Amino acid sequence: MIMQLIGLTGGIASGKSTVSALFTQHGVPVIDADVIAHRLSQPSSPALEAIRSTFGPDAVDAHGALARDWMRQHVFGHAEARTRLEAILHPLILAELDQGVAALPSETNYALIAVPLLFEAKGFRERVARALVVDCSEERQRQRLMNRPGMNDELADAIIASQLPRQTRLQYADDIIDNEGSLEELAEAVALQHQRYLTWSAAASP
Ligand SMILES: CC(C)(COP(=O)(O)OP(=O)(O)OC[C@H]1O[C@@H](n2cnc3c(N)ncnc32)[C@H](O)[C@@H]1O)[C@@H](O)C(=O)NCCC(=O)NCCS
Ligand SMILES: Nc1ncnc2c1ncn2[C@@H]1O[C@H](COP(=O)(O)OP(=O)(O)OP(=O)(O)O)[C@@H](O)[C@H]1O
Repeated sequence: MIMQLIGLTGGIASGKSTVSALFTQHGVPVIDADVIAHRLSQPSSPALEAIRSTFGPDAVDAHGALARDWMRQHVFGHAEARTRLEAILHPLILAELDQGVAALPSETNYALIAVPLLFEAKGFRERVARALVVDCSEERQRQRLMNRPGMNDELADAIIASQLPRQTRLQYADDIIDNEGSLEELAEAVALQHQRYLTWSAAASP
C-alpha cells in the first residue's frame, strides 16, 4: 500500500479545522501546519531567536514565546514583514510536516496535510497528490471570522487580502468541500469525500 497525501486548504475561517476534525473521526490522520506553526512559536523553538533578531524584542513576550498579537498587527497588511516571518517559519514547518508523514502508520491509505497557504507558499503543493479546498462565500467567511476574539474589519480585510482570492483557489482545487451550510451538511460532505478518497487511494496503489 502506497500512502497518498491530500492537501487540505481554504481561506481563513473557511472551516479547515472543522473539516480536519471530521476526517479524523473517520480515522484519517491529519497533520496540521497551523498546529506546527503554533508549536514553533513556543519558547524552546529554534525559530524564536531568528524572530527576535529579525523583528526586535517586541516580537517575543515575557515568557519567551512569540508575541502573537504584536506579530498579527505587524505582518497582515505589511507584505514585506510577512515574507520575513514566513522565510523563518516555512522551512521549519515543511521539515516537521515531513517528519509527521514519515511517522504515520504504514497501513495508512491516505492522510491529510492541512495547510492554509497550500497554493501561496513554496514547497507545500508539490508534497501532495491532490488539493482539497474548503469553500464558502466571502460573506460567510467574514461572519465566522468576526466571531473571533480581537478581530476587527481592518484586520479581517488585511488577512483576506494576504491570501489567494476565492476564485483562484477554486481554480487550483482538485476537490472542493462546500461549507456554506450547516455542520450536519458539512459532515455529510466529508463522509462522501472520504469514501471517494478511499476508492481513489486503493486504485492509486499497485
Ligand atoms: C502571524 C501569526 C503570529 C498570527 O497568529 P494567529 O494566532 O492570529 O493566527 P494562526 O497562526 O492561528 O493562523 C490562523 C490563520 O491565519 C492565516 N495565516 C496564518 N499565517 C498566514 C500568512 N503568513 N499569510 C496569510 N494568512 C496566514 C491562516 O488562514 C491561518 O489558518 C501566525 O499566523 C503566524 O505565525 N503566521 C506565519 C506562519 C504561517 O505562514 N502559517 C501558515 C502555515 S502554512
Ligand atoms: N458549517 C458550519 N456551521 C457553523 N459554524 C461553522 C461551520 N464551519 C465552521 N464553523 C465555525 O466557523 C469558525 C471557523 O471555522 P474553523 O476554525 O474550522 O476554520 P479554519 O479555516 O480552520 O480557520 P483558520 O483559517 O483560522 O485556521 C469556527 O468557529 C467554527 O466552529
